[in-house]
Amino acid sequence: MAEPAVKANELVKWFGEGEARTVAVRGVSFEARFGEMLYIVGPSGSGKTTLLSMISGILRPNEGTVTVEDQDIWSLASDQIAEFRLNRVGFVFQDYHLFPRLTTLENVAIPLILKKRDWRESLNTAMEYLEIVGLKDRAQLPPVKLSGGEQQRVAIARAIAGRPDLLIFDEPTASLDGDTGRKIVDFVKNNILNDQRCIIIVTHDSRIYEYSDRIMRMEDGRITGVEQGGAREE
Ligand SMILES: Nc1ncnc2c1ncn2[C@@H]1O[C@H](COP(=O)(O)OP(=O)(O)OP(=O)(O)O)[C@@H](O)[C@H]1O
Repeated sequence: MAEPAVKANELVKWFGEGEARTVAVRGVSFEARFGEMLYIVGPSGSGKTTLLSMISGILRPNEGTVTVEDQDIWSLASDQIAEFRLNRVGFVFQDYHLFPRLTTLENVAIPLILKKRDWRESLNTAMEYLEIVGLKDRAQLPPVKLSGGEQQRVAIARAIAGRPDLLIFDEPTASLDGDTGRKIVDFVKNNILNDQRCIIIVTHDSRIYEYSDRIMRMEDGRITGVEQGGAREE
């Protein structure tokens, strides 16, 4: 049995106060292991994005702890949390989070440049990842010139270019056609996932369920079940 990469313990998150309070996550505990693709599924508003944000160092929980490889991340100082996000986590969000004033290539190179790698080497590596997601010919364009699906592929290239050990994807294939979505997840599964990495994917896209190792279901801020995914044995 692989070691856990992420341990969430009794996480609670609410937004607003008094009558306006919404409790998004109501005491969630789970483990995600190295070497697995864990999917989190559930209806809209069930707390999936809020949970991802807490385990990836973006959103501080009101209660509970998140341990990533024996490090209680929310006990760290804020600059250490920022460092954790930069060095250990790759993100792909529903709305891409690309920088509009940078080229597509520079967007993919950002995590490498922030890690103080050489500028030219970063751009070369970024180009390799753009090629992998089929967008080498868009390298010099700003993201606004790309379709939604293409922007999502840029976000995926950026997340994997830094080769982080924890990859967090929030609806990564929502605006991709079936073939492109499967191709990208297939690539991530076969080339990025390894025994030192853990990939957590929130998705409604049943076309990519076959790549999951486990599927965790959420409803109304709680986990309602965990089942084996559709991943085929090697
Ligand atoms: N910043 C916020 N301020 C107020 N309420 C919020 C905020 N973020 C989330 N919520 C509320 O928390 C609940 C859970 O939202 P969350 O986005 O985590 O769900 P989700 O399962 O990811 O939904 P979706 O599948 O639509 O992305 C919802 O009721 C949502 O309205």
